[in-house]
Amino acid sequence: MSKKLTIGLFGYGVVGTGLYDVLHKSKTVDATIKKIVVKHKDKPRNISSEHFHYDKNEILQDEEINLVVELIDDADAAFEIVKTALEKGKAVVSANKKMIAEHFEELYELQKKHQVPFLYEAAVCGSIPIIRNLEEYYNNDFLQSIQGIVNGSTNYILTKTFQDNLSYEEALKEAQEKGYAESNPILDTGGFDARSKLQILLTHSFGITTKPEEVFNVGIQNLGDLEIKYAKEKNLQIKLLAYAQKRNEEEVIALVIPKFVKSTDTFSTVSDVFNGVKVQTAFADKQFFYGRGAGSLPTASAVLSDISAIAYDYRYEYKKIANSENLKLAQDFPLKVLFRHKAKDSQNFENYFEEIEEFYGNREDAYFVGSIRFQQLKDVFTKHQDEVSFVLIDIL
Ligand SMILES: NC(=O)C1=CN([C@@H]2O[C@H](COP(=O)(O)OP(=O)(O)OC[C@H]3O[C@@H](n4cnc5c(N)ncnc54)[C@H](O)[C@@H]3O)[C@@H](O)[C@H]2O)C=CC1
Ligand SMILES: N[C@@H](CC=O)C(=O)O
Repeated sequence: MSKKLTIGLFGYGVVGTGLYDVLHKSKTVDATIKKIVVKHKDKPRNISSEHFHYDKNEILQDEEINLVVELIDDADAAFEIVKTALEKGKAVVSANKKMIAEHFEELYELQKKHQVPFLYEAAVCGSIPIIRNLEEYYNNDFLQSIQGIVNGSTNYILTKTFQDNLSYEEALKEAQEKGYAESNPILDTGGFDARSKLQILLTHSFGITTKPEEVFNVGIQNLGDLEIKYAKEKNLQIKLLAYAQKRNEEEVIALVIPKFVKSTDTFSTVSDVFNGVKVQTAFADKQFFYGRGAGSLPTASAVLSDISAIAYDYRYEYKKIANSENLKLAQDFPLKVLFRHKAKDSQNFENYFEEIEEFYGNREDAYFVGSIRFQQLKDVFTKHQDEVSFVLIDIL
C-alpha cells in the first residue's frame, strides 16, 4: 500500500525547481510539498513567496512532514539537515553526492538505527537509475566492473572543446549557464564530483566503503591542445572515466582519470551532458546504461522516482556490504598513459616511468607515452599537480 507523503523541500535551485515542476506534472505520486526552506530571502522565484521559509526547523520540527527532500549545494549544511531528519524518523531523499561520499558511514548507521529510508538515485549519473539497479537487479550476479562517464559538465566541456572548438573557459561557462556544473566547478573539472559518485558506486557494487582521500582522481583541468592534437591524429576521443573494477578475487581498482577512447568504444557515443555506465557481470556479461547526467528535469526525474519508491517504503538493503567478500582497493598496478609536463625547470619525470614508448617535444615541454605504476602516478601527481597531465591509454 502506497503511503501519502508530505514533503519538506530544502533548496530551490536547478534541481529544486525541476522537482517542483515534475511533481506537479506527474499525477501518480501521492506527495505534496508543504514547505520549502531556502537560503536567500530576496531572490526572485517563479512561485509565490508564501511557499518559502528560511529556518531549517520549519521543516525539521514539523510533525506532519514525513519526507525531507534535500537539494542544496552546501554539503556540510546538508549533512546536518539529513542527520536530524533521520534522527526524527523522517524519510530522506538527497542528490548530494559530496555529502554522501564524505559521511557515508554515519549515514549508513543512522538508517540502520532509525529504520527510515534514505534514497539518493539522483546523486549518481543524474537520470540514469544505476543505484536502484545495482541494489536490485544485480543482487544475485557477480559484478566484475563498472566503468562510467559519470560527470555531465566535464563531458560537456570535452565535447565542446573537441568537436566545436570552443575554448575550455567558454565550454565551462556554458555548462554553468545550463545548470550542469556544481556551484564550485573545480569539483567537476578536478574529477572530485566523479570521485564522490565512484565512492557511492563502490559501495553499491562491491560493498566497499571509502573516505574521499582513499580514491584517486585526476580531472580534466590540466588538459590542453597537445592532448587534443594527439587524440585527433589517432582518431581518439578523451572522456573522463570512473573505474570500479575487480583486479583479482581480493582487489578492486578505483580511479577517476581522463582516458583516450577509440571510435569503436560505446563511450565515444556519449557526448554533451550525457553519461554512460558499462556494467560487466559474470552472468549477464556486458550492459550499458545511457542518459542525461545533469540538468534540472532529468535530475528531478530521479528524485521523483525516489519519492515514489519511498511511498511504498522501499529502502536500500546494502546487501553488498553484508556480503562484501572482504574486497579491498587495489594499491598498485601498472597503467599506460600519455604524460605531459609543463614544469619550468626540467624535472626528471621520466624516472617515474617503467618504460617509455614514444617521446615528443623537448625536455622543457615534453610529452610521452609510457607505463607507470599506480603508486608512482599518484606520487608524481600529488607533488606536481599544476604542472602535469595524464591521459590513460589502458590499465595493464
Ligand atoms: N544540477 C545538476 O544537474 C545536479 C545537481 N545535483 C546535486 O543536487 C544538489 C543541488 O544542486 P543544484 O540544484 O544544481 O544547485 P543550485 O546551486 O542550483 O541550488 C542549490 C540551492 O540551495 C540553496 N542553499 C544552500 N544552502 C542552503 C541551506 N542551508 N538551506 C536552504 N537552501 C540552501 C542555494 O542558495 C541554492 O539556491 C547539489 O548537491 C548537487 O550536487 C545532483 C545531480 C545533478
Ligand atoms: N555537476 C554534476 C551534476 C550532476 O551530478 C555533473 O556535471 O555531472
